[in-house]
Amino acid sequence: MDATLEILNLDSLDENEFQERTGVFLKQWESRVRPYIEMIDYLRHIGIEKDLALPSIAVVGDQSSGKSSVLEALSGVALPRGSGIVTRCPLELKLRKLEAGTGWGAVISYRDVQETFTNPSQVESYVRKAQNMLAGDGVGICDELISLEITSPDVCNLTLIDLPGITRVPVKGQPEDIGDQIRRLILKFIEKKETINLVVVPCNVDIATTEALRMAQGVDPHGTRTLAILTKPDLVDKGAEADILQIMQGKVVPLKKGYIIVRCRGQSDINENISLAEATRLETEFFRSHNHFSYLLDEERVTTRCLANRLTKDLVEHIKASLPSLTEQIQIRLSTVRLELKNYGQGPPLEPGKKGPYLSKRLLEFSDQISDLCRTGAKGEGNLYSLLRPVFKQWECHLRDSKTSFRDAVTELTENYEAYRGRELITFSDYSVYELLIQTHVQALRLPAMETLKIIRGIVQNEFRTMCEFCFPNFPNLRYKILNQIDDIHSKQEAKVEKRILEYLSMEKLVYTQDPVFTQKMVDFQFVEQQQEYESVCLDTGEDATSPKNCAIFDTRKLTPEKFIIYFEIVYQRLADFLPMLMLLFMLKEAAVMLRAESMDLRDGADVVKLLTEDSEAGRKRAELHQRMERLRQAQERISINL
Ligand SMILES: Nc1nc2c(ncn2[C@@H]2O[C@H](COP(=O)(O)OP(=O)(O)OP(=O)(O)O)[C@@H](O)[C@H]2O)c(=O)[nH]1
Repeated sequence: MDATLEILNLDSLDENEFQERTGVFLKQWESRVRPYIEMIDYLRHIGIEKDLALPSIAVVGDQSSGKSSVLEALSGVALPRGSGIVTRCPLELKLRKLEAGTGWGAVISYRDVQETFTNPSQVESYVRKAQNMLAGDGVGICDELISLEITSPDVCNLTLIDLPGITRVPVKGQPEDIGDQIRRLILKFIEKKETINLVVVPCNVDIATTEALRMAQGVDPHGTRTLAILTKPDLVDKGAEADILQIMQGKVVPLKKGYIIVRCRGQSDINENISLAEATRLETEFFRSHNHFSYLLDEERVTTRCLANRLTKDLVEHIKASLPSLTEQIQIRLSTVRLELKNYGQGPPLEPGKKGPYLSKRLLEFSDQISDLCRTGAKGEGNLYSLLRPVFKQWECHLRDSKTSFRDAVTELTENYEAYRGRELITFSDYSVYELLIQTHVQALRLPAMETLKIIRGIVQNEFRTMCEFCFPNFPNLRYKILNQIDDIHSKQEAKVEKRILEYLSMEKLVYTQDPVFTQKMVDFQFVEQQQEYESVCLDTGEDATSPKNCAIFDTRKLTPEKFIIYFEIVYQRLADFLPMLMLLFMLKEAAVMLRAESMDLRDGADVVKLLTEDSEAGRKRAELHQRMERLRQAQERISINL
């Protein structure tokens, strides 16, 4: 056994010797114990218990067996106690010894609550409040942990978990299966091989029938991690002391770690306002003067002080023994995490310095995709141009309809020319009547043109958005920024196109084309056909097709209604091409260039960390795995110091 961990028989020393020996002893004790306790504290602090079980001590016992009284004696603070169910949630009691002269302090934590207080008499009310919040007012239980850390020069370095007492018969307000609920909760703690099970059994009951001991034996058949505490020795019936000694010798239920008897404050002590310090003195006195148990004092098998030393020693030994297995478990978990991370793919780098370049790379990839989309139209499924073409076709249909209605209007006008005729001489048509007709028809195209623009914007914007979702599926903040940029750019571009369309329609209302274009149009269209037809008619009738009279209709200098129909063909062709080209240029090509510039601006001065925050299940899982890996790595590093 480690010499510095030997338990001293302090009760046999006089006052001075006691002071001197305890001082030296405690220093040596502390220097040996503290690093292990601190290591476990550190591991607990970094949350390693989410990955593996840590060595700890769980206090179990039947209801009212005296668990809280034992903890109270060990910690020097009053915990909730009394008859009926008192402990209703697992309570992790962390005792941390401070230098002499420092004050008493406590921190209680549960769910997202954390409260600090400095008055030991408030412990009971804080624990009750926590239990009421977690398990509700009344007699229910809950398996959420309450953590109570006590720092004081008067406590030992220990962490213990107090568990609800085992009960068989539900009391009023408890569910029928309360016994099973409690047993399941206890089992969760005591079945871990990293846990030392502290089984509290009152001396005045039949130990062989104690459920808590039976449960501990079930999970630790060889009794290597079970230490039994016999409480209430003052309530042992006269003549039954010998039975207790039999138990202490392991003759009833053999346990490798054995038994310790403690005498805590009974209800009458509390009623008489006996303090915890006084109770400790009375306890030693009780055993010293006991007819049957006094020799156990010399053997260090009775009193709370002896229990504290024993527990610390056991815990430290237990921690030391667990180190190789902890290291092994960490290694196994680390390789599992690495494998899982590989399966979840590469996310953004964790190192702050690498985040900026990563963002640039992703933005560049995105704008390349947008450029490709504009150039080839190729998208995930299908092609962007196959979506745009029907819309432009629809625009062309509007133009065609307009052409037909224009032709009808010209015919109607020509047939009823007398009604429209002004002061012009016969055979001369009024140009302005026909010009107005063209202008009216051009003006009527404004609405379908704007509708076409809206649809085109919708399609292109939707494709840009889809590309953004595709490129940044896990980055909601980045997506939000870029989607806003897309919306802004398309709004600006739509306004530009709208302005140009209006300008263009105004230009068309000028009713103008270069003569050669018009002449060419006339030749291209029906005039050649008509002239041939006319010539053949003239041939049949013997008329001279080339005489000035008969040539009038083909004379480009003469104003005839047919020529307006030909002219509208030019308008039709110009608008049929120009508007789609305008929309493609501004809504697609130029918008892509603008988006590239604006999205790349996000690299500069933007909150890169925020932009690269992930939201998807994979991202969440990946972040969790990275945290886990970091935790395991830190744990491994810390454990290697103590190995
Ligand atoms: N006489 C005497 N009474 C004791 C001793 N230890 C505990 N008690 C009393 O036994 C009763 C139950 O003690 P608790 O510490 O509340 O028991 P518990 O096991 O924590 O109770 P639950 O959490 O409800 O299961 C209390 O009234 C204590 O004062 C002892 O050594 N002697």
